[in-house]
Amino acid sequence: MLQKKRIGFIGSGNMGEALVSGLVLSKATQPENIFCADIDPELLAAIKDKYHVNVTQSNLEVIQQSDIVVYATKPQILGMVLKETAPALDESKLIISIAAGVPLAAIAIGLQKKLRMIRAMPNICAFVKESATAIAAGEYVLENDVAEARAIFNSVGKTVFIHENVLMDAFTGLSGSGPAYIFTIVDAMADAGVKMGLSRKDALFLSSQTVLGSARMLLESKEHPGQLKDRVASPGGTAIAGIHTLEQGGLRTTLINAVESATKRSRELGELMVKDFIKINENESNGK
Ligand SMILES: NC(=O)C1=CN([C@@H]2O[C@H](COP(=O)(O)OP(=O)(O)OC[C@H]3O[C@@H](n4cnc5c(N)ncnc54)[C@H](OP(=O)(O)O)[C@@H]3O)[C@@H](O)[C@H]2O)C=CC1
Ligand SMILES: O=C(O)[C@@H]1CCC=N1
Repeated sequence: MLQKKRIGFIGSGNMGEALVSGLVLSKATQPENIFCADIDPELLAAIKDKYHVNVTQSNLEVIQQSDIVVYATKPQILGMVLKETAPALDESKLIISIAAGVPLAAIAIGLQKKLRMIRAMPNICAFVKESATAIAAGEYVLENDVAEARAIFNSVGKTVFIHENVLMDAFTGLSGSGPAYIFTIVDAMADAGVKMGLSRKDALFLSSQTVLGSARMLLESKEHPGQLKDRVASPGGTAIAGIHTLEQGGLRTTLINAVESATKRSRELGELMVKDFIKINENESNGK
């Protein structure tokens, strides 16, 4: 479905590169159909070297070359980037924003145009084609737009289609930000292994492989995590002793609090960005 589509990235940092990596690895489209813009020429050179895609420091050039434009800059500068790029956009292009917190309605304010827009919240595991991505459609999308957006994100992992207003911030707090929680957990488990006398290399490998194996069992067995936990924890054994300590440390509450904080921060970012986009427009109409 994407073979003939030219896909452009405005911002090619952590998440932009993760998507490029996943798209190239999956062969969903050819590297010559991928266009990356960024302000950092060294980063662009490294991306060209690794993935053999087209790179340029000009956002406008990427938009001109692309059928699908993915906005992958930080939310805090999105208003400025939308203002710069809006003149090059029209209804012939599908626009995808992956900015945390920023509603499509705010992007419409930033662009001052009615365009075909999709909001997506992928995660960094797109690098290895294992993203969990939530996708929501804007008002003016055409029949095929959601299918194309899903094809992009399915090629770098798994997708769910949601209603933006209700749930996107929660997905941002859970699966968009989730890899950061898991990386922290793995780092801490590796520290624990080192404390117990393992080499750092073995400890890190074993904790990473343990997370990978546990995730695969959850997804493949379809058993409830509580049931799987019970299969590890023998009566009077080691795992239940460890779980007791986790519960004493409030692991479950801490993780719930973490997702709640990140969801609230996503909402807060959205509110801040709406104000920012309105201010940029007012300054422009006042000739500032
Ligand atoms: N990181 C993640 O795991 C996830 C991020 N996201 C979203 O993805 C977006 C990007 O995040 P992330 O990749 O982490 O951020 P990064 O800062 O890593 O990437 C953004 C890139 O855009 C570049 N940039 C800055 N200004 C401009 C400009 N005017 N034109 C073009 N490029 C510019 C930055 O350069 P420089 O660094 O030199 O400023 C940087 O290389 C955000 O909106 C974030 O909310 C969504 C899901 C997960
Ligand atoms: O921390 C952030 O704001 C971004 C969005 C989701 C994951 N990382």
